[in-house]
Amino acid sequence: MGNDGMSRRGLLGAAGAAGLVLGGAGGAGVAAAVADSSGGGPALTSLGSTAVPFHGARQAGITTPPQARTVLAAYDLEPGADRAKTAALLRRWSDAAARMSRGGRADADDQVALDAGPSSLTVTFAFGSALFDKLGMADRRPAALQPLPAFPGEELDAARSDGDLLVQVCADDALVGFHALRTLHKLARGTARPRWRMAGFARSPGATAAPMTHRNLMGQVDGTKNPRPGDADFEAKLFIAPTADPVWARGGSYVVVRRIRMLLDSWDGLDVPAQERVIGRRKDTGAPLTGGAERTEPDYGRRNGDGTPVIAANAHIRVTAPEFNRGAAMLRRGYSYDDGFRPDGTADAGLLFVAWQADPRDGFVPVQQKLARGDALSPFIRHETSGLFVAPPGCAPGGYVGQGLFEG
Ligand SMILES: C=CC1=C(C)c2cc3[nH]c(cc4nc(cc5[nH]c(cc1n2)c(C)c5CCC(=O)O)C(CCC(=O)O)=C4C)c(C)c3C=C
Ligand SMILES: [Fe+2]
Repeated sequence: MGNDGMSRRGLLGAAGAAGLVLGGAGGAGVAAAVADSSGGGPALTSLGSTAVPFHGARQAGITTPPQARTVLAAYDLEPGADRAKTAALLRRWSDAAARMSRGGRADADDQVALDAGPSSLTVTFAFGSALFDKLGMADRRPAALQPLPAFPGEELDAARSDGDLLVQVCADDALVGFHALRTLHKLARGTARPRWRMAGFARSPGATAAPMTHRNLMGQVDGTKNPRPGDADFEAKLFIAPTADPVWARGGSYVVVRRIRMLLDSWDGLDVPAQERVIGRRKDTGAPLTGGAERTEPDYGRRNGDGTPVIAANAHIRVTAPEFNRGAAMLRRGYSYDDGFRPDGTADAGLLFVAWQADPRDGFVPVQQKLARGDALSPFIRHETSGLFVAPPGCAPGGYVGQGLFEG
């Protein structure tokens, strides 16, 4: 293992010169930008030098404002991996993630990200249901971590679904993200082997005149009605309750990962008004079809002159809104993906849907059941992969993610 003191570009040595503290989304999302005063070259931009702390009560990468890139990877335990080996892997992974998140080096030889700062790197770890069986810990599996039910219309690829361990790497720089996952990958050898990997992207910081809500590959403003840190029940919607069982999972969160291909040629065949009726929002501003701006509340009761609802009965926002789903809510933190062309020449592109919630039985599951039954968007998308994982709470320096499960 390398020496954390050998930080990239002397970045950590300059931590005392920290200037800017960016407003994060929740405890783990507070990021600090540090200036390079090593004299070894021009200072990093604030983009490169921004660091998101790995340690904390919550894991980073959940409420952290989305970075420009993600790499999601699932691993399965090797046949001989027992509890001790798995716990040791999580300690190695946590140590490496903490170092890299600070801009330090987690390995001696890999210089892929040598010139870059931490670039808001976050690494988030989560466990799949099968891990508990393989380790003889079925009695410690949370009741909510059941395989997701089959949904009408999905065409799932089992090889790219599920997994014992999920690693979510996010960063504002693709090289930093690659290096982080490559480092974790090497540390897994002998204990876990890769099952699947998916890469995604969002808008790069600075690409728009002002920060704005993400736009997906269908061109829609996507993410408007996510739970927000200021909401009274923000924590309760996202994080496992402090009274829930098992104790080790308290303060953690469940994440649903679905690779959803967009049928872009069919979508492009609709004119813009028709596309807007599918969602229930304007394509240019993201405002609801009942008027106002992006953040204006939709008026679901408003009707056209002919008596039909302005926001159609099967419009995506009406079908998914918490007010029509017994309050079911989730934090959607997805990324676009572009994997080239399919054999028939159509785009292999869409949404890496990543949704965090306190309990999938009150979040993703009922909403997806309803969507699959009659959503106007469903004819234009295909769910191709699926996974449900539980992310343990965060850890303090010296500890590791999942310690409560293995040592509690
Ligand atoms: C099961 C949950 C959901 C899936 C799957 C899903 C897929 C999906 N969504 C879009 C585009 C948009 N979704 C929007 C809102 C929205 N979507 C969900 C849930 C799922 N979406 C929720 C809970 C909401 C918020 C509802 C509300 O309270 O109004 C929007 C509107 C803008 C926004 O609020 O984000 C868009 C656009 C795509 C393209 C997609 C699959 C590829
Ligand atoms: Fe949606």
